[in-house]
Amino acid sequence: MTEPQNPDQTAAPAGAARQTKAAGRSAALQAARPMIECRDVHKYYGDYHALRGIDLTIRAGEFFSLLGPSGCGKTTLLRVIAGFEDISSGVVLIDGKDMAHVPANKRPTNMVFQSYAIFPHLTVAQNVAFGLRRDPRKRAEKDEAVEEALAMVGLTGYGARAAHALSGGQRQRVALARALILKPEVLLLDEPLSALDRKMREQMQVELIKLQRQVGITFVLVTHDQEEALVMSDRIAVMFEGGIAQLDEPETLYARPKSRRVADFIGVMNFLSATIVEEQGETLRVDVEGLGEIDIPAAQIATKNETDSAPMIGFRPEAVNVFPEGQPQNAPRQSGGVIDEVVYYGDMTYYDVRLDEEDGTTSEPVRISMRNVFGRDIPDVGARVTVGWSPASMILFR
Ligand SMILES: Nc1ncnc2c1ncn2[C@@H]1O[C@H](COP(=O)(O)OP(=O)(O)OP(=O)(O)O)[C@@H](O)[C@H]1O
Repeated sequence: MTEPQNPDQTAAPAGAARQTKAAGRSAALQAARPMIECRDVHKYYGDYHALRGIDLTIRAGEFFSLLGPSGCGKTTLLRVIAGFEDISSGVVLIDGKDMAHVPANKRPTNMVFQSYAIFPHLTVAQNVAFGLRRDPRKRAEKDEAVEEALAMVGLTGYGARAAHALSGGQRQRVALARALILKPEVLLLDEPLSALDRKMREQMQVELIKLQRQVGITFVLVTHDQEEALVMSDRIAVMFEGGIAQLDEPETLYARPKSRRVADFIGVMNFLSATIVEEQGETLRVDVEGLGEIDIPAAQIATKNETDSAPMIGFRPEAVNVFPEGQPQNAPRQSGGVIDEVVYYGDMTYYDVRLDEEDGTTSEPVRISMRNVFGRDIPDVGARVTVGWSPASMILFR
């Protein structure tokens, strides 16, 4: 017998993940039938209001993520969908059917947990077959189903192995195979990768995307890891305190956060205080510390600014460039500043820059990221620099 390939080492690098986003996928998903619908779902644990009016529709075949900080209610929502928790009010529909009196084991869902929950004293095949223990099919048919499920997760040839001898990544694959063998309509994944080290997690992210595309069923993932959600999901619901703050595709969430809190939670965003100078129809003219006056069109205005009542301008670290002072650069607008901190990451460098203000003071440091290029000098702390930027990459939080 040939030694099976180690599936931990066959995955593509995580960077390839976004490439699996097939053209037209988002339009196809929009046309797909609703698989999970929550209508004004509330959940109380005693006096504690854990879900506060959840409204969402997850479409058939979608890879959907619930993202938010610890305690925001994402696991509660997943358990509500699975039928492990009753709701206090509202409606949950799965594939068009009201789930009010449908117990967990009668729902077309299956759950994969953070802890692998596999039986170490059983073989890989026995673990996977566990999902079929109530299945009336003949042994040979079940063995075939086990082989099929193992092939799906890249574990062909691993059936006879003892489960305790597997790596973390392989155990999670066994847990996935055990869930998939039941052919659920919806797979619910509660932080399935959080116990893995970073490299393995990135590999498994790509594997999970491929698997989801291959089997075509709806995946609902709970994660507190924004990068994981951005890489894997067709759409993401960002949750805070039992409510959905924004539900969008990853690109929209990152480029057009609707509130300052979402912007803060997803990646890094710089904030500079702004004063509204003039309203010209839909466009606002603002005066921004360190940047001067900018015209902001309606599309770049976020209406919610929960953490501060004063208007703020936000931009991503990669939306601006930093160069040694006097070096010509190709940017619509330029501001002067001084380097406060340099953080070197190999492929890129983060610069914290204080921007010059008209009154001779400087702004709070803003974080700017630049991809490193061989032969280009990295300015030192204290160096005078020119920051090149464009009004098009600025968002106003009112
Ligand atoms: N069985 C329970 N009884 C009482 N309170 C609960 C129960 N389960 C969860 N909670 C509370 O409800 C809130 C939401 O919990 P939930 O587990 O859904 O959060 P989460 O976003 O998944 O967080 P984490 O990532 O830490 O698991 C928390 O404040 C939690 O303490």
